[in-house]
Amino acid sequence: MENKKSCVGKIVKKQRPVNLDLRTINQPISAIASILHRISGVITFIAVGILLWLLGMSLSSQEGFQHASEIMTGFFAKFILWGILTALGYHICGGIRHVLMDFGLLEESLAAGKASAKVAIVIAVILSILAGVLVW
Ligand code: HEM
Repeated sequence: MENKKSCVGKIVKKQRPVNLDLRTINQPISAIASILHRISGVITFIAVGILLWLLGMSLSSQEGFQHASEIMTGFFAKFILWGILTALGYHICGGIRHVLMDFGLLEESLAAGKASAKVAIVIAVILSILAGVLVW
């Protein structure tokens, strides 16, 4: 039976934000930098397996090296490698930003957080372009 005396649920519902659709909320640059750091960390984690598999194949024998070289000539493989390097580049930029903040070397303000997020993203884009030049 419903407890008619309790109005807790109704009050909480009224106070809650109406829109929780992440696609329509305008995210600040620091939030974008943060989620990109997590995504790039996960991609880098998966990449360790792919790169170790490729390294293992290339070191197994002369034929293995030839096979690994052939795999890396394909557009899809190059695209994956470029993606891995881009993710790693961003993760390192974002990681250095985090370390600087943790050591108190960056000012603890909203403006500094936004500015450092922008700098990390711009450097990562430059590194991504350089990675593309390296891969192709
Ligand atoms: C094989 C290499 C690496 C892998 C697989 C990796 C993966 C990850 C993952 C999955 C996270 C968790 C992200 C989250 O939960 O939001 C993380 C966090 C972090 N990574 Fe990496 N990472 C690697 C290399 C690096 C490097 C080279 C740096 C330094 C420049 C770095 C700095 C950080 C920092 C500072 C955090 C914590 C960020 C926070 O406090 O939110 N990582 N990493």
